[in-house]
Amino acid sequence: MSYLLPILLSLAALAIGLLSLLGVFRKRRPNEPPLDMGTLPWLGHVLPFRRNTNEFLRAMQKKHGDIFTVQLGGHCITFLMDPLSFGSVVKESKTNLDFEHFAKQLVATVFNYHALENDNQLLKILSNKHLMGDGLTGLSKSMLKHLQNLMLSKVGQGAQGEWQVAGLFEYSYNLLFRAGYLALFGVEATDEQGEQSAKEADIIGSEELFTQFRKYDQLFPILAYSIESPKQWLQAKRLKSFFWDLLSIKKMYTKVNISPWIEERQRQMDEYGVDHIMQNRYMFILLWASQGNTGPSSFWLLLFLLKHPEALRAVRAEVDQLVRESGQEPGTELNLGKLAKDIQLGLPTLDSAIDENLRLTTAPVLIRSVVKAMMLKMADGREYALRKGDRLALFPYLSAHINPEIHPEPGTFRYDRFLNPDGTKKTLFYKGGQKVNYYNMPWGSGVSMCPGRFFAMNELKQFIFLMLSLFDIELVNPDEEIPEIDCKRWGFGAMQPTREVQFRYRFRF
Ligand code: HEM
Repeated sequence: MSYLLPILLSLAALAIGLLSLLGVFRKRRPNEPPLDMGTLPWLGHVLPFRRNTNEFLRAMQKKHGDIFTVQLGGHCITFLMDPLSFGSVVKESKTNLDFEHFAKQLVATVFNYHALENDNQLLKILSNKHLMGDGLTGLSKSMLKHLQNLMLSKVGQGAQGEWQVAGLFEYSYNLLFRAGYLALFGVEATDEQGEQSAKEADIIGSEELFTQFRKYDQLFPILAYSIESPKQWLQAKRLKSFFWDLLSIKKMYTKVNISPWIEERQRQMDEYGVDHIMQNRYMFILLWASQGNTGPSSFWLLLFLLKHPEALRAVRAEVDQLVRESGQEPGTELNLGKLAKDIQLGLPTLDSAIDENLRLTTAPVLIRSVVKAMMLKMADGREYALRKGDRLALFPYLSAHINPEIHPEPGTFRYDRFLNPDGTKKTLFYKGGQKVNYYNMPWGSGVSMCPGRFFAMNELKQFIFLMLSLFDIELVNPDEEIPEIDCKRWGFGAMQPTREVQFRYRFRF
């Protein structure tokens, strides 16, 4: 009997260890936020969270208030839902709340990329240099040129005056993706076949890339949650190999007009001794980050404008005025010349319409790792203890974007919501009489704020500018409803629709 005792004790210790790993013993401690572990050990609430993040968090907020901790797939995550308190997360030092830890895990899971210690910092330096301010001018010109070329190539020959029918989501995403890719990752060099053949190779190559990208795009939420079936795992593997090869450094050396953002990043990686296999994988991450959101956003933007004639009229008037100021006539083929800069700096009504569009259709979950035990101070003075090893998350879509206390009639697209009567950008918003600093957060905030946001705004402006300058556009069914948001993508940036919407367009001239 005596020899059984140590075995039984070891088994009991093992069982306790396992149960504790499954979160069974976790209890709320004094000063901690309300704790809701869910009924399933380890999984906790992951199923309803994944089914519809927005509805799940709404229900939890109703039950627990503005801060609560839930168990999701082995992690305890505290959600802070009070937008007035976001500053204490966004501005908290990296030694308490860290963004990189989670981001590195995600890129390892989804892209098989193992990050360098200072990757984030290196990218930030280059993004500040090449995706903002003066550094953006060259890239914007290139983007505008590619957008126009692709738009014209889509219409084809001899089709002037004829209506073309297309799916708005496919059309917009395809254009933004391909033009963005060519502007950032470069174009084929002209060989003995001449310039025309290089241009055609870019048109065909970027189309194929988009087709494959959409397949990965559809798998992305499944891969991020690591819930892919063996078949999906194999498909993702095949697709990754395709992108790693197509974006490989070897192939990059054969391209020209690569943007300095990409080119310098590649040189940096060489200097840090990163091997080409990892560099190829990193290039796919940059393609993903730069092209996965702008296309879907452009779809919603054009759809909202088409559904709101007063908004379309106001934006069209602004676009036409800009064209006239450049010495040209609206409704004629445009010499783009210095228009790239004018589009970037002008068009405040369109700026507001874009902010409004992003408010309604961009819904990232922003995550930080709690590096050491700390107290989180809320705007109303309450303080909550956070445990080391947990995560802290914000979901600004529910807390701020569609909060009726901040944005009246939050479900309605109001193109001038972010515009002051004098035409300047409106930045003053209130909740219960208090000024809200975080009233619209499509780009995230703080250390992890999207470094491509100025370029992305510009891409969206160029898209609308060209569509309205070049074409008459209308919905095939004028009574078309705005499609629902695809619930599976809550938390992943720009949302996608559950179905396609048909539209038609023809040259204005
Ligand atoms: C409408 C378009 C876009 C939206 C809504 C968007 C939104 C976001 C969001 C929410 C994040 C994560 C923030 C966080 O986790 O805290 C992010 C990260 C990022 N975005 Fe964007 N983005 C857009 C376009 C772009 C473009 C055009 C580029 C590049 C040219 C870009 C490059 C990046 C990169 C590199 C990161 C990762 C930053 C890091 O790890 O520190 N994005 N973006």
